[in-house]
Amino acid sequence: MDIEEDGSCMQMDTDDLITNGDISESMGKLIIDESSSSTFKKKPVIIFLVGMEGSGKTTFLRRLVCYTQAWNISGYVINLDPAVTNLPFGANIDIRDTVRYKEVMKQYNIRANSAILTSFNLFATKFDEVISAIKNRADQLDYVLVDTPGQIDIFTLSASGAIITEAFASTFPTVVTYVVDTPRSQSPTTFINNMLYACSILNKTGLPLVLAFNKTDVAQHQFAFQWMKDFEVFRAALASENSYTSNLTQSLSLFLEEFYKNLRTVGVSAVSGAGIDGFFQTINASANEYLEIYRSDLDKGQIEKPRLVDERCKEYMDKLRKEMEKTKGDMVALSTSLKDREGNTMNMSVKECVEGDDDFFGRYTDDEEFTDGDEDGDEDEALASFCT
Ligand SMILES: Nc1nc2c(ncn2[C@@H]2O[C@H](COP(=O)(O)OP(=O)(O)OP(=O)(O)O)[C@@H](O)[C@H]2O)c(=O)[nH]1
Repeated sequence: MDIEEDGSCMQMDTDDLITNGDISESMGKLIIDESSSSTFKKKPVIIFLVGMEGSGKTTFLRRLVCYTQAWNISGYVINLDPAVTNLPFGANIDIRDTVRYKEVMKQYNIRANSAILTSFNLFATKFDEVISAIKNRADQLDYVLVDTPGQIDIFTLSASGAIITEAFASTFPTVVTYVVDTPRSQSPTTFINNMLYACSILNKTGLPLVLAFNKTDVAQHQFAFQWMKDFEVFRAALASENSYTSNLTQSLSLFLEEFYKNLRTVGVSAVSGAGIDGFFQTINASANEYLEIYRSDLDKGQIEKPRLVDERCKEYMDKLRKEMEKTKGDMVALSTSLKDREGNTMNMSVKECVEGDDDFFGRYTDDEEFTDGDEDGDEDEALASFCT
């Protein structure tokens, strides 16, 4: 089935081009007014998975999906990575149903990373629809699991990443999980690079942060806990690395001591399933922290209400426009059709959040051919075998 002829949800269509004005309108919808505190929901808990490329975010998310299914916990899955070719779980909302980054690349003759960023920006302009879809189901959901782009900066440093994070954080308890590749982090320099990233995310979002040391089936994580607890142990490990940046790494570790003190950490294996119970306990504790600290500060006005502040929103819009101009994507657009996936983690109605004309549902496979939803059966089988 050819998506271009079919006219289905993922098609890039010049009739659907949106202008900056349209973006503003869409962004305007994201502005939560003074009465918004009444729209705040205590559940579901939003779990953002971020981390370096290859740290295992997608595999970990799949493990979490298996866990929620096994324990009858109601989860909802969102994929925000426009470039992922093969998603090993069914996403209820998938950015790829809204925008094809390869089309953006072709149409605007831009490189892959720019196209991914542009696609992400475009999706952010429609994020109010995602928030509404989840709000409508809030009573039935416990967790929303969000996979983010492999290129960590696209999510953590872009204006759209901030828009998406804040849209969630002003409506639901929200926790960021930074997934660490434990075997790789056995190198003190790689470890510190990860900690710096995690620290900057904490600094930027102000949200509770959980460090999930993944791949513990390959390397246990206790060394990392030791390094965070005792600088001398870290220094000894660094001495054996003999790196020309070791003085800097050493200073950075000292600098991070305060950050380590306020962190929640857990060791997990996305492959074996080890540590997942502990992970959810940590998430629940972090969600309570969100309610006790972040939310109450927000309500008391001690921290800036993200979308109550016109200026801040305007600043985002300007940044977003600049990014889109840079990537020549300021006039790109798409027909959105955020679709729930029937028969996946939730048996929800597709209709409510579909802005489209039919029940058509499709997927890009590895070879970029569009297929209909018939592979769901296979996916369920694969999921079942993975979950054992
Ligand atoms: N041994 C082991 N391998 C894992 C684990 N989690 C992920 N992997 C492997 O690590 C590789 C990367 O995993 P992904 O889930 O694709 O990582 P990602 O962070 O989503 O990757 P990007 O989307 O590129 O950022 C794959 O080969 C996985 O099979 C784990 O817990 N143990």
